Amino acid sequence: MKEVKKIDVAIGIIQDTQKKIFITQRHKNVHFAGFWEFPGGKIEKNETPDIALARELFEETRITVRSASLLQMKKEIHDDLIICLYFYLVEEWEGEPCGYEGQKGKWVNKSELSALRFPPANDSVITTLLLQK
Ligand SMILES: Nc1nc2c([nH]c(=O)n2[C@@H]2O[C@H](COP(=O)(O)OP(=O)(O)OP(=O)(O)O)[C@@H](O)[C@H]2O)c(=O)[nH]1
Ligand SMILES: [Mg+2]
Repeated sequence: MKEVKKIDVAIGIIQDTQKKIFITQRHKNVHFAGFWEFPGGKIEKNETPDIALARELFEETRITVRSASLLQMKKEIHDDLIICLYFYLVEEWEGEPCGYEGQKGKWVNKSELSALRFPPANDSVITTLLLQK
């Protein structure tokens, strides 16, 4: 029987009081190269999703998360791989986010999200964001 691999990913939607969101661009030579994404990454063994979120956002954008709430979960089932994405809304943090690993980063209005290229797994969370006030 084929072995099924499972990856859990913690993702932060960093939203300021003006409802602007900080996004980063994926590096060349990786899966979905050049696509925009919300900062985040794989949850390690023995980590909870929110601990992984804080670690990834510090590593990738240098912010310290003060408060985050789970907005949506998305499970993607591929042939022999299950990817589970935990999308958090991050509205309180310390520091000014940047693309600390050399990735391009920018603040965008929510309404701009649908015109940018994100991985298809982000479609439903982007719809949720657009429906929020
Ligand atoms: N960070 C992030 N990953 C996403 C998003 N949407 C989405 O499908 N993913 C997928 O989640 C998976 C893991 O994310 P990642 O590549 O950021 O993982 P990571 O930071 O741990 O990278 P690394 O393995 O190079 O250390 C990738 O397959 C990526 O395509 C998103 O908005 N943000
Ligand atoms: Mg990452």
